[in-house]
Order: sequence, then C-alpha cells, then structure tokens
Amino acid sequence: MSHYPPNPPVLHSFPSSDLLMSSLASFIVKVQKESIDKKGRFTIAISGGSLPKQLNGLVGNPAVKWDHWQVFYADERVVPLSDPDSNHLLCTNELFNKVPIPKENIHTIDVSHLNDLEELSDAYEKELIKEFAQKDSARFPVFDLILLGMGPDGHTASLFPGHDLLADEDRWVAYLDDSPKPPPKRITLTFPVINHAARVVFVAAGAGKADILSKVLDKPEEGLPASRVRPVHPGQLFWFVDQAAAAKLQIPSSEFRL
Ligand SMILES: O=C1O[C@H](COP(=O)(O)O)[C@@H](O)[C@H](O)[C@H]1O
Repeated sequence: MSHYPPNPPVLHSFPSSDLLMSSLASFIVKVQKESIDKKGRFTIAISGGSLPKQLNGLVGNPAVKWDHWQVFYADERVVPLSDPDSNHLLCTNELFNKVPIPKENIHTIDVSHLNDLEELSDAYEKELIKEFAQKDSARFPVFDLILLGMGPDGHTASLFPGHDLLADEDRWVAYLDDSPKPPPKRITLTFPVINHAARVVFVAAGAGKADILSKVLDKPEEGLPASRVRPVHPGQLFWFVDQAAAAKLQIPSSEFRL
C-alpha cells in the first residue's frame, strides 16, 4: 500500500470535442510509447457508453503500435457479444474494426461460454492474472492506462452510487445483477484495480455531463463513484473534458500540450 496521498487530478478542458479527441489520441500514443519502450507491451482497459467514439483520433494513426496493445474492458454488460448493448460490440464498431489490432489482443468477456455471473467474473480475473500476475507480481494489476466514462448519476465502469460493490477491496473483477441502468447483469473491474492503474483518464463531453461533472470534481466528499477514482501514488488521474461539460466547474483547468 502506498504511504503517499493520491496526486490531485489533472483537468484538461478543450474548446471543442474535435480538439478533445485529437489531444486524447496524442496522450494515448505518448503513454503507449512510454509503456512499450519500458516493458514491450501496452496494457489498457476501455469502457463502453460514449467513450469509444472519442477514440477516433487513433484510427489511421501510424504511431499506434496495435500489435503491442493488450486490451481489457473496464466493464461489460452480460449479453452476447453481438448484442447492441455489448460494450465489446460498441468498441469493435467504433474502433477495432477500423484498425489493425490482432483479435487475440482484445480480451473479451464472452457469455457464450459461461453465463453464471460468478464463473464469468472469475474467468475474467484469470484472464487478467495471465496478463499481469506472472509478469508484474503485484497485489493488483497495474494497467498502463484505464479509460473511463461517467454516467449522469456519477457511475463509472459498472460501479453505481450506493451499490455494495463500492466497498469491494479484494477482488479484481466483480459482478452485479441489479444495475440501475439496463441491462441489469454486468461485470466490472473493481475500485482497487482502477485505483492501482498507472494512469486513469476520464472523458466527459457535452452539456449533458456539466451538472454531474461539477458534482464529481467540486464535491468529492459526496462520494459518487466517479469521485472515488483516486489512483494510489504514483498513479495519476486525468480528466479530458470539452467546454460544454466543463461549463459549471469551479476548479481550474489547463489545455493539454505534448
Ligand atoms: O453503462 C455504462 O455507462 C458508462 C457511462 O456511459 P456514458 O454513455 O454516459 O459515457 C460507461 O462508461 C460504461 O462503460 C457503460 O457500461
């Protein structure tokens, strides 16, 4: 356990969602390069919802070394991978179908083999152990980067306000069958995993995120799930937001520069 307090979040606000998208792509490429130079691979967890669309700046980008990426999901809805609710399907349509990433580098949560929630989350934990435990021997996996979205209620991944899973301190992967946002059955990375990442990036765009963003950042004491993302030292939390989402914020922001 780290003895240092978490670093304060770094907020990057952009005048337009296009600038947000291109700066996010530059940031990801920079982190990818550092990770590959250091360890020969880049481990990333991606969310569903509005996030995959924001990754468009990676498409056709020659600096992205797709064969070095190991992609996991921050959360997944327990539906077939071909179901419109599947986060994997969304990421595939928005990104993976458009880039040369090897299929075996995308670690799906596939309900066609198992549909018992506990078995499914155990199987995903084993998939993470294969990638991380033998290589990094850490108590929790240390992702190079976790990309998160935030729902209008302040949930992130499939960690919802007031849910028992917010208190989970041991597991790497958890499941729920009572998600307030459909579909009800979901698998999610837990807070300890999210908070052990080297970097976590939240992306929030559009006026629809303005109220909840100001609650999450200006009133962290309310303990909304998105406010509980505070990577342990030396991990760093970043927010990439557009002006519309940032409209009601009190804390200062800076524009991202490489
Ligand atoms: O249900 C989910 O919602 C969150 C937030 O989605 P957004 O559309 O409001 O950005 C998403 O990050 C998560 O992966 C997804 O399963």
